[in-house]
Amino acid sequence: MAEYSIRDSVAIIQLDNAPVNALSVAVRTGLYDGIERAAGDGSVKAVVVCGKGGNFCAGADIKEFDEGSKGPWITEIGDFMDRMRKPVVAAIEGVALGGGLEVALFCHYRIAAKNARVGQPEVNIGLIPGGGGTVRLPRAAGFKQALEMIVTGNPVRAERALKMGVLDEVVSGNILEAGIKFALSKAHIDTSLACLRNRPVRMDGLNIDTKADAALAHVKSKYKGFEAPMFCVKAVVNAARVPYDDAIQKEREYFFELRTSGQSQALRYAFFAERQIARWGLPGGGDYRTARAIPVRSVGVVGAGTMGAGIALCIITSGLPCVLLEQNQEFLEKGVTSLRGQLMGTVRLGKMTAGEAEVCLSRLKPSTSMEDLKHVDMVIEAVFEDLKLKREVFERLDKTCKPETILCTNTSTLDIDSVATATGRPDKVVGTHFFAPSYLMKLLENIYGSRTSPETVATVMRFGKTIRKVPVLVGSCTGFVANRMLAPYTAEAQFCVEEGASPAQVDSVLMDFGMPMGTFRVSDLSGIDVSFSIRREAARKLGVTLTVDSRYFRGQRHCSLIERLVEKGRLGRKTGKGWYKYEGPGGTVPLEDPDVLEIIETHCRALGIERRNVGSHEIQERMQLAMINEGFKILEEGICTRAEEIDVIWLYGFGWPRYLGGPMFYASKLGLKRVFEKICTFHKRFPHSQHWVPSVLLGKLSESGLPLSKWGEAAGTSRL
Ligand SMILES: CCCCCCCCCCCCC[C@H](O)CC(=O)SCCNC(=O)CCNC(=O)[C@H](O)C(C)(C)COP(=O)(O)OP(=O)(O)OC[C@H]1O[C@@H](n2cnc3c(N)ncnc32)[C@H](O)[C@@H]1OP(=O)(O)O
Ligand SMILES: NC(=O)c1ccc[n+]([C@@H]2O[C@H](COP(=O)([O-])OP(=O)(O)OC[C@H]3O[C@@H](n4cnc5c(N)ncnc54)[C@H](O)[C@@H]3O)[C@@H](O)[C@H]2O)c1
Repeated sequence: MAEYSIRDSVAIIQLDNAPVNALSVAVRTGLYDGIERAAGDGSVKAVVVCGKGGNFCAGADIKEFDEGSKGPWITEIGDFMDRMRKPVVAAIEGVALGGGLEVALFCHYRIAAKNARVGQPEVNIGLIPGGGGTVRLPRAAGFKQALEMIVTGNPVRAERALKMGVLDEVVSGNILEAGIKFALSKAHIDTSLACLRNRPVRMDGLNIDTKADAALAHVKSKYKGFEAPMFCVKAVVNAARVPYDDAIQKEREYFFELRTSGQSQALRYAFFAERQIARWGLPGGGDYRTARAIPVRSVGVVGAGTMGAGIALCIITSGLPCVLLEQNQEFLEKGVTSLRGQLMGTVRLGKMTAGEAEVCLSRLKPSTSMEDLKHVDMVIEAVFEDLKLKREVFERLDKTCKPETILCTNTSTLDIDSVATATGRPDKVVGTHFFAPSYLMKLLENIYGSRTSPETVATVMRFGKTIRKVPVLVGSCTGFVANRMLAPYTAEAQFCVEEGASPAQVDSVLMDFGMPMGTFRVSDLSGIDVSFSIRREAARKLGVTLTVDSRYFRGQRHCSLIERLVEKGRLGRKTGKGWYKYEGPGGTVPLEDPDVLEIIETHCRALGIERRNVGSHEIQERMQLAMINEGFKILEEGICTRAEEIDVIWLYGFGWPRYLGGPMFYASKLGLKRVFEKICTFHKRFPHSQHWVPSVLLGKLSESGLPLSKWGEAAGTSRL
């Protein structure tokens, strides 16, 4: 709704829809009624539109997009304001985003508090501004700057918006008082002079024809696969070419076309999924509503290798002090050099100044003495993936650190309890699984053990946000969620290669789908020997040796091409050859290698595998459905609380195309019944792959016709 009041002959319309005053039907109706009332009230000289609770308005209520909506459209309210002879002033604090900024652009004047941010982020949810933003922002900020704001969706701060011409004044102190004062000072000025409708689009010397083509080409390559950025360009270009009302009409057509598109639905789903993941719960009770995080003022990292150095860098660049511990001086120096190198990389990219980098480094305390961890609030262990070693480290940490310290492990495979039981504080032990490269990858998979306390979980969830990661809580199981789902995905890629596809064909199928990299390129990048060691270690634990002369391992289909490549010294990029070959020292461009194809064919002949033409559609289906089936098993086992957690893991851990929502959302769009039937078909065709055993939950959903959002009903469980 919108509250109406009058002070000093100024009508005040306060948008009121906590927490961000989204433009629900009630808010739009309240705004329209308020404007009408002020226009008709002879005692009112001017109008101030403001927001309640610290924000102006975050735009349309995104939840209403799926419902359809009644109530006035923003441009209807705007058209009324355009005809008003009393000045309307937007008094902005907090955010004015999307439809919120559009409301402000319909006002005759805009003033803002120093803390304010304004922007048109619609593109992030697969839309264009639909309330006049593509038509009015270029009239205020000029074509170039408006286009940038609309295409990137990035908000700008008040001071910059003032320079751009979006704002008329930036004020300190009470925004409403300033708004009233400003409005009264404009009460005698002809409002038509301040009306953006009456101004042309500011081109600042640019030629619209050449600029339009260049902008389209740039956006097409930069936002590969995304539809909305192209529509943003088309709408802004159109606004520069045609009269105001025609441009508004075209904008609305584009907006409605995009609103029902698959991409916008997926991006809106992703928007809410990212917020849902904060609502965690533990099977034994305790959740985000009741658990209190303990303050983390300092952190220790044990192990300064590939992961530890990057984790320490995340910590010091977030403003927290960090003790980085190694087993000896040599490894410590190596780790610090790596950390420095990564930090200087960010300076070279212009993301930080050299001075800021030095400040970050001053927060780092390299050490070889565990005593230095005595007083830290949290420790993240990142030593070798060896249970015996990790237990020793945890036993020592337990003895050295203060009793409140939370002990985290960055293990990628070990059960959290197996580490926690080495300590006398299993309630304070938790998994914090970073992804490589740990400084850059946004996902933080937090894993609770059977005795991890709600406070410990609350602490690592908050810590994840502090270090600018996306923390998702999951239960403990082999591979946790990310790697557990990755296993059948990569297994199917290798089976497809055995059956006749080439690594390059598989990779191009994945990249055409929208993944940032194909699985074989990733394998070459991270090192084939890494997967080799993990497999050998897993086999060793089972007391068996992996062989290359069988298609099966313990009754399960198994592909030993990795072993064949390692035998030939093809370890990936670092040796200049792996699944691909790379030319020159440090070569990064993957080239198809006839030698690899020969290795594959020899391997298949030896095992009696008949090769055939494996189509792109089959590759995509097998890789994705195998992984999706695993996702449903994860849900039915209660490892995750909701499908959104799995989707966010794939968005931030593996770069799943955001415009497809995530694998679980994607499955729901394909149709759960269809997905289940396909998986059953693959199960019949490939009986020796455990990952094709259909998920019971998926079967129930398929049978009941319930949507993915109701999976808890089908499973008969709900933790939150
Ligand atoms: C027949 C057709 C029907 C069409 C519907 C009718 C619409 C009519 C409107 C007229 C046309 C408008 C056209 C306009 O151009 C389109 C838009 O405005 S689209 C929306 C654009 N705005 C955004 O994308 C803003 C998104 N929000 C944010 O960026 C951030 O939330 C924030 C505002 C910067 C705040 O960030 P934080 O402080 O970190 O807080 P959270 O992000 O956790 O948010 C808190 C809480 O608020 C919910 N929320 C935020 N924004 C919206 C929103 N626009 N609509 C609904 N809900 C919103 C968010 O989900 C959180 O709640 P939770 O999910 O945790 O319950
Ligand atoms: N590399 C990855 O892609 C990746 C991704 C996610 C998780 N992980 C996990 O992160 C952990 C570390 O992996 P990594 O790749 O960084 O390994 P790494 O071999 O690069 O680094 C491990 C470091 O730990 C140090 N170390 C060993 N014992 C120590 C001790 N007692 N005290 C202090 N330091 C000690 C070693 O000297 C080495 O520098 C493992 O558990 C691994 O499974 C790795």
